Amino acid sequence: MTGRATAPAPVWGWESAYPAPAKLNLFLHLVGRRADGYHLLQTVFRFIDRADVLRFAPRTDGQVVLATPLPDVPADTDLTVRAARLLQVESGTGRGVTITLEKRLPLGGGIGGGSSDAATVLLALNHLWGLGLSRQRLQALGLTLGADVPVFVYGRPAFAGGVGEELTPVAVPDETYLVVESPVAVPTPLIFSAPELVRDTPAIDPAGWRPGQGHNDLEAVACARFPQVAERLAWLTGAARDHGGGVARMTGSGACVFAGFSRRDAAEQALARLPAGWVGWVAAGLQDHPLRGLLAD
Ligand SMILES: C[C@@](CO)(OP(=O)(O)O)[C@H](O)COP(=O)(O)OP(=O)(O)OC[C@H]1O[C@@H](n2ccc(N)nc2=O)[C@H](O)[C@@H]1O
Ligand SMILES: Nc1ncnc2c1ncn2[C@@H]1O[C@H](COP(=O)(O)OP(=O)(O)O)[C@@H](O)[C@H]1O
Repeated sequence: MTGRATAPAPVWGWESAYPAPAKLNLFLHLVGRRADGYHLLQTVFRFIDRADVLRFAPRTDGQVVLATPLPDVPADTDLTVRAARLLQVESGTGRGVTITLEKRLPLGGGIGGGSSDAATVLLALNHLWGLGLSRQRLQALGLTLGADVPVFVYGRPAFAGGVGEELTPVAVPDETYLVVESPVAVPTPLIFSAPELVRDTPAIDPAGWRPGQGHNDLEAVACARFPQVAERLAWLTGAARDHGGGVARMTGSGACVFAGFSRRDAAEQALARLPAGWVGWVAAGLQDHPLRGLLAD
């Protein structure tokens, strides 16, 4: 027989390490506002291969315990704990779990770390507790935790409308990204509530979107309020231009900025020029969420 051997599908058990990958918003337009104040947006989400890592151990006492609480986030409000408790209520299961979270993604970075952690808990515990909830049901549950959670359950690069929950598949290139963190956590509600925010960008046809198209309406506000973000965006704009990369943009409501490169070595050369004391890294764009295979549909 000829052809490439396919890698065996991973077996996900209690002993496995479950990734929660970061997302980038390749563009983000605000196209209106709902009656409850939430913003209607259009964005393209894609996952990258930089991730938090979660581990799970079964408990027979029905408790949900986070063994590794984050500084400044009370365990009861951590999105991992909230996701596990939501699944308990939804399914009526008496099972419990101890969660261990290895945090690698910056908080308030616009790369969806908390939302991705929550989605990984929904996907992993649905599987480990044998609950049999559908992807669609898990997406709906995820939306009650945050606007960014459904796309991580959906598990594919997506063009999103609504508040980020109306998802359609989209083709994205195999690219490598140089991501630069900022030494600030940008509070999402602060940016969305800014009076100067542009909220009336004309909607585009999802089928007509092409990689590189669009901008981030939240960028100007975040850069004005957080000069560290503006400084990093300006640096990345120059570094990407010098090394053959694409346009530098902010992701989500900040504080991370990113630029895409068709060649990984070019992204690494740009990273090598990062000013001393700054934090940046190179990550590959993913076509699928690594846990997508946990559900059949
Ligand atoms: C901007 C985006 C883009 O992907 O990402 P992040 O920068 O947070 O990663 C998201 O829309 C963020 O989603 P998420 O972080 O889940 O936000 P949520 O917890 O649901 O909302 C936080 C607050 O932001 C405001 N908000 C959020 C989403 C939205 N479409 N309109 C809003 O006005 C609301 O004031 C809300 O109370
Ligand atoms: N497991 C978690 N990881 C990160 N943040 C969390 C988590 N649980 C709750 N949070 C809260 O959610 C906020 C937003 O976190 P995060 O999703 O990382 O940023 P962003 O929405 O900018 O991508 C944090 O500042 C923190 O207060």
